[in-house]
Amino acid sequence: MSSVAELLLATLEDLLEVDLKTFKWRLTQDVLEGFPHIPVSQLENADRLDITNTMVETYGPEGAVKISLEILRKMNQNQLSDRLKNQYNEGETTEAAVQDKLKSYLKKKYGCIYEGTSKEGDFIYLDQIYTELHVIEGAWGGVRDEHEVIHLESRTPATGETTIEANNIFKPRPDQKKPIRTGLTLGIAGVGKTVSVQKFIHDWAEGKENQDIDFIFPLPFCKINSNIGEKDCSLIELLHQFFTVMVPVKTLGEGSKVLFIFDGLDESRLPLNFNSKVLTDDTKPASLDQLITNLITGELLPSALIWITSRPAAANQIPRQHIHQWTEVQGFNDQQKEKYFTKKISDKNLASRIINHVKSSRSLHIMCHIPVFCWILATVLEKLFDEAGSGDLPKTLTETYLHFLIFQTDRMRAKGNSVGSDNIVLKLGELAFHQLEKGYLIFYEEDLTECGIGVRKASVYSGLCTEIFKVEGRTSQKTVFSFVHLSIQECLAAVYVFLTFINCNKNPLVQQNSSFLRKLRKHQPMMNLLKSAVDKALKSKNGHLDLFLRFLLGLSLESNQTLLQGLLTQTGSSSQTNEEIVEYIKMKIRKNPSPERCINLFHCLSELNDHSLVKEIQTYLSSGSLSAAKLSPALFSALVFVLLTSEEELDVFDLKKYFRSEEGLLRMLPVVKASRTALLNQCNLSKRCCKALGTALISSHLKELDLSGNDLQDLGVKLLSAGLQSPQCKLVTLKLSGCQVTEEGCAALASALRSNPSHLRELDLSYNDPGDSGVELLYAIREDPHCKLEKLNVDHGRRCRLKSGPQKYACDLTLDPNTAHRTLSLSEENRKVEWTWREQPCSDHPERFEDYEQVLCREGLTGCCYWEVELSGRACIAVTYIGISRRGKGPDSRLGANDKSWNLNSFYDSYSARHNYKRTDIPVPTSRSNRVGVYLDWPAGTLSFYSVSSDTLTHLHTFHSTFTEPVYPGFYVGGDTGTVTLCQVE
Ligand SMILES: Nc1ncnc2c1ncn2[C@@H]1O[C@H](COP(=O)(O)OP(=O)(O)OP(=O)(O)O)[C@@H](O)[C@H]1O
Repeated sequence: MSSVAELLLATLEDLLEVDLKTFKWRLTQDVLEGFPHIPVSQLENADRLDITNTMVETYGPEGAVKISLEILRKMNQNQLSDRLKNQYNEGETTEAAVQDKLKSYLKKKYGCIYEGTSKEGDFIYLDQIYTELHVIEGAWGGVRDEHEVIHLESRTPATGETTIEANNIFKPRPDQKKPIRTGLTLGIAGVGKTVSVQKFIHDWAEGKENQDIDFIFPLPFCKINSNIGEKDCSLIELLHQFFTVMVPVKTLGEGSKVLFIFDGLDESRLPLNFNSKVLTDDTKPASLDQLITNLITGELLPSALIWITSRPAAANQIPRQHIHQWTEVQGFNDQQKEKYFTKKISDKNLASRIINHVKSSRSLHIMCHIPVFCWILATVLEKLFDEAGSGDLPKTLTETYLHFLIFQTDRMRAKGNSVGSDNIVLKLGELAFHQLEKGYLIFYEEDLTECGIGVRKASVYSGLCTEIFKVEGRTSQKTVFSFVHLSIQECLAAVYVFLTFINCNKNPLVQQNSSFLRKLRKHQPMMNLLKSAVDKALKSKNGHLDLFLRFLLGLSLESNQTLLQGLLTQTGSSSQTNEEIVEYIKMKIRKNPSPERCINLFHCLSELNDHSLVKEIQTYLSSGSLSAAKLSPALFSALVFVLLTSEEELDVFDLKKYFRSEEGLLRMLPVVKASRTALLNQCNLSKRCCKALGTALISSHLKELDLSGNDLQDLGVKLLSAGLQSPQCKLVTLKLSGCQVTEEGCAALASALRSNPSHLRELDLSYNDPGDSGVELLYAIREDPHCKLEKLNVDHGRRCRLKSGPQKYACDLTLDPNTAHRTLSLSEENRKVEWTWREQPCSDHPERFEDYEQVLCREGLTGCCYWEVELSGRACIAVTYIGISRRGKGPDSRLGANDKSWNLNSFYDSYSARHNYKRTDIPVPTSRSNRVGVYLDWPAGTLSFYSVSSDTLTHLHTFHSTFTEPVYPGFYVGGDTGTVTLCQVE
């Protein structure tokens, strides 16, 4: 079947030259209402093919046919006109024709973005403003399924994640084993999910991308919500309702490749019951919920592709087994932020001033990774830079949005609309709040009227609230409204709640008190309002009040209230209220709500400028409430965002206070980069993270990096050295103690220091196995006059340092005969002690244990140390401060019975641990062995005991303490058969 263009061309070819001239002339006139004429210049030298193309481009395929028919009618070319009409009607029902029509409909619909700012009803071409976004492919967190593991493997080691272009979401990848049917894209509010979807659709409709897909059906949740409660319909009827061009299609069947896009799951009001009745026929009526869930599960149209987007808090409405691919829109990276401002602001000079301003404020710069914030900020700064002496520029989320509201109300005022007495901000706020409470983002004329807003005036508010589309529901034709962006609705709702409370002493968040009760409780404290908002937001399942809460708390700060002057009759907060609400939020965090809710509460603390925020996050994470593996990339981004925008100094970043994992480190790299000292020691890191760390060394201000106690090996050190060798790396101290480094790693470090000799002053390579040649290489570098290296530590180098786990810290111990009780006999060069019946001939020594059968080692230990002992009979293994008493039968001189010593008691087939007389019984492991390993991490304050059998360590017990002086290993060796032997660990 011919395309529309072919039909038109065939018609024009049948016109005589003289008739063609008339046809052309008619095209330059107003032929049909609603269709523009074509300028004469465009048709001057046009041949038949040019005319065809120009008509299709100007009017679209359908319009071009309409115009042609009209002109032919006027020219009395009835035969040609009938033929075109018949052929067109025949062809209209073919799949190609329907696809053409769908494409031209979507091209028009998705080609523009509504920004409603500078001019009324301002639509901007998508291509004019669209800036590439950072989208990653990643896991959802929690238990990983087989599919996710595949993706994890494909992650680049540099960032731990794979970047993906939105247009490629459904394109097969080289490592992919199964086709991707259902994709879920997560992202925080305003990060660009809808715009990504829009770009995907537009590029398809323009014929640029994903042309293997035959039909795309965008069904945003906010739009299909309006069908809830209507009578059952089939999937095909639903499509006919939303896409009238689909009417000729009676079923989709299996023949064509179809993509359904469900944008904004967080806006869904459907119950989404995945156990609903199975539906396999697209012509069979069912409830809306059934249609959607069966599409997602693949019961209905199994070969259709499904793309869902959601804010993270609402994503768990879909069971994970139905999702084949997770992606996350992370917003703009640093270059993309600049690109956005350059594209958005036409005045290049102003754009670069704005970019410089954004770069000068850490929190603004970080927040600009969210596109909607960039847009609001660009609008606000454009205006403020324009006004001479504009005063302080906004720095926080609430401040920026309030400036935006003020800017919009000023615009309304300028148009002669009353903003004060008739208070439009309050009216719009009321509308925003009532709709948000119900979870509605789209509303009708009657909703506006209810809040005292006349529809006629709606265009006046086009910067804030806008009419967006007309056809709605299958039974009604209604005008539908929404706010320009959901975040603006959330901000206006908060302003309304706040103003109503301050000006009228009413709390819209709780059931209305009767006016009598209200009078009785005049002047309720602000704290009541804020508490009720926190409680209500925490109760929401999909987090629909999260951003609203942040705005409301932001408004409780006096500094932000000054921006609302003119709307407020008094200010409404005191520093006491702030302290109280901060404490209330912290109490809620400790009650351990879901990670999503919790991170929003951190955001709230940040909005309240709370200075203990970082500590609060550390306490929350180190309590083990949340492991790095359970936190989704989206939540990690949110956490990093909170940390980076916090008011607190991030000078020292200690990973142990958050997580001890590689996943944790890779996700928190932006925080590492923002710090001067990064303590990453003993965090279970491997060579996998070294490439990313090497890159971070070049692009950060890090001065000290401690990676001690991680099994990085030579390969890890080489990857790290790649960053170290760059002159941009300004690292002063590098600690790689106990990292399994050999001569090869030392050579890489030496070569890096030769390339970049002027910064590093301290290098700790103790507890590795550098060998003589490795040590020589590094000493030779230190002798180089250009090299600034002052402190080089290669102590305790041994082969056993290449082991993983605590055994790498093996140390040599010897018993001190001067401390041994008289019944203890030492042998094997003071490495063995046994109990004897007969007292040993020995001198009186002040350090000798007089009353308990105990002995100490000579070595006082600090740092990380590991030793093993072979026990038989009754014996205890302990560590003690040197000051333990040596006389008397009391607890002061008994190992484990006082606050100076910690011990593990081994008594035939039982174990117990004791410190300061507190006893913990320890279950005996199934593979009981007489060998016990002891690992002391003195700086971290841990002392661990293990049962050792054929090189395998089974954990018995760990003491947690704060050691304040060196500790000495010691033993109790009891009656009859007690023996302890210090073993060689290699
Ligand atoms: N890639 C982009 N290029 C330019 N501007 C963008 C881009 N992405 C988003 N924006 C701007 O940010 C605004 C918000 O983006 P969008 O609606 O896509 O966010 P969202 O993630 O869907 O948010 P929500 O979860 O709140 O619905 C857009 O209206 C647009 O002004």
